[in-house]
Amino acid sequence: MSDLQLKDPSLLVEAAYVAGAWVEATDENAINVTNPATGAVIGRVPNLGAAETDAAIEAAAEAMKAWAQRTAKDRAQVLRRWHDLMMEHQDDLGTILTAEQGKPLAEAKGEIAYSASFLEWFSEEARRAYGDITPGHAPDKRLLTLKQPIGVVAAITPWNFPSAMITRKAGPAFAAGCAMVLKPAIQTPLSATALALLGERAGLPKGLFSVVTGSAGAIGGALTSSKTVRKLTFTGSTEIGALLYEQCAPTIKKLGLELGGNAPFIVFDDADVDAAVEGAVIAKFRNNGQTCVCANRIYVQAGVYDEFAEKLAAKVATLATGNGFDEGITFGPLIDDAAVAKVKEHVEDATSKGASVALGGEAHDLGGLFYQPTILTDVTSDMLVTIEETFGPVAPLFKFDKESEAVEAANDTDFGLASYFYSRDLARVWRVSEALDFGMVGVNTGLISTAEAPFGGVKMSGLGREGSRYGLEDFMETKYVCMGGIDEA
Ligand SMILES: NC(=O)c1ccc[n+]([C@@H]2O[C@H](COP(=O)([O-])OP(=O)(O)OC[C@H]3O[C@@H](n4cnc5c(N)ncnc54)[C@H](O)[C@@H]3O)[C@@H](O)[C@H]2O)c1
Ligand SMILES: O=C[C@H](O)CS(=O)(=O)O
Repeated sequence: MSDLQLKDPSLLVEAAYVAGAWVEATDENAINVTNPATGAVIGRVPNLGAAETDAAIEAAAEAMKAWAQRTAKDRAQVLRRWHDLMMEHQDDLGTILTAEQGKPLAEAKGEIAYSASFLEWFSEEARRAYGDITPGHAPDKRLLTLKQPIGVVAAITPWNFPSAMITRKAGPAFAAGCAMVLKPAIQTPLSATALALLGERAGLPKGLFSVVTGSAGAIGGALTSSKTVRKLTFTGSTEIGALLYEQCAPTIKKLGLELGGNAPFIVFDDADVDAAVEGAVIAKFRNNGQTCVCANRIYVQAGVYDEFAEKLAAKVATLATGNGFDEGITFGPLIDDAAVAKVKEHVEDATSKGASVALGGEAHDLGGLFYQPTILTDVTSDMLVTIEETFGPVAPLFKFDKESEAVEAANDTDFGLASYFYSRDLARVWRVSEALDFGMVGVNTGLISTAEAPFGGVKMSGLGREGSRYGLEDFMETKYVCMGGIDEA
């Protein structure tokens, strides 16, 4: 159906992957996948539900028995092969990702490398799930601590990073010896099915990994109510995360929640303003503002406010909006009409309450899901852009005088995922890094995400960490073995 120019057309998999079998869409149950830049249908997947999810869970439990018994080195080699296949097919995977999500092709290929890096990282971490032998409390006792895979894992992922949000979970899950049943976002399922195909080619045993496409409520209900599923790992909005948290309570699942954000970006008088502008462009406008760690509020100290605002507007004005497959495009479309409506609402609310438009401020001339990159000045704390996650290309600038004022404003949110600030005062860097109530702090940088670091938030931004040496722990249980009777007969 699709006219995507792929070197390996088999990577466009218009099918779900359930219990080791490919389940193609029929005309009766097909869900079309559309390109947000053009509205064109690029493929379709089946609308599956609870029955297929239950079959996937059962197959996962069975496949995990042998997988968990394989050596960590053996599991690591499969993950490494999966990484290598992703990088071998980086161009095609990037093309599929741009077609279904909209981000510019270079950015999509960058996500594929980022996504593959989690498989590489956890292929190495797999062999370091160390236990302990603790000096006993009695002569005849030896105290052992074992790390074992938690069991069948359910994963639910968002549309904004259709590949990386999957491998950030699949990497540690399979490294630990678990099995996984994934429900990808229905807007971007083809990145997920391509990943499953490459996982199968890399040697993941049939049934260990399923990708169930279709009804979020039905699939989610089956995943959260199953006693066989021992962990739910979810990336998405705080609203849905809270719902799933509640649904998991009756079966006492371990939870990993990567939720919404409202990141502050603070520029102090002592900052390198040019570096801060560069960092703000990345932190605010990456993926057209559709990342959970995007700068949502930009606080600039009075001494550099005008310089920063002018330089930011001048820089953003040089960047182009359009179809992610076209040359020289920095900003793609938003994902859907609701996203455009939210951006419009935030801009109109801000200007109605006194904000000024320094750049953009309207739907793009291209129409459809395109919106002008926008910079607002004279923003105040009563505006929606301060309180809610905009999830679009809107940079609201706030002016402040004192350090304490900026930190207090930055922390005045229910969210606590990412935060950023620019300063060249070492004492201030320590004070502000410690005072910001967020899971992650970027100091003099607007790009912090990497497989080596613990990614996650506090407050209503979620639970747990993904990536880093901490990420494997979230997919393991700690077992205590008390060895007795060791004293001499
Ligand atoms: N913290 C992070 O790492 C991170 C990363 C990316 C996105 N996000 C957040 O995700 C949001 C945007 O992504 P989104 O629009 O896809 O979020 P979303 O919560 O609407 O959807 C996320 C996933 O949940 C599924 N879902 C929706 N309702 C469900 C239900 N009742 N039962 C089961 N599954 C259900 C969706 O189909 C999708 O697969 C933003 O708030 C963003 O901040 C967070
Ligand atoms: O949307 C948030 C993702 O986690 C993107 S990234 O990890 O910051 O690239």
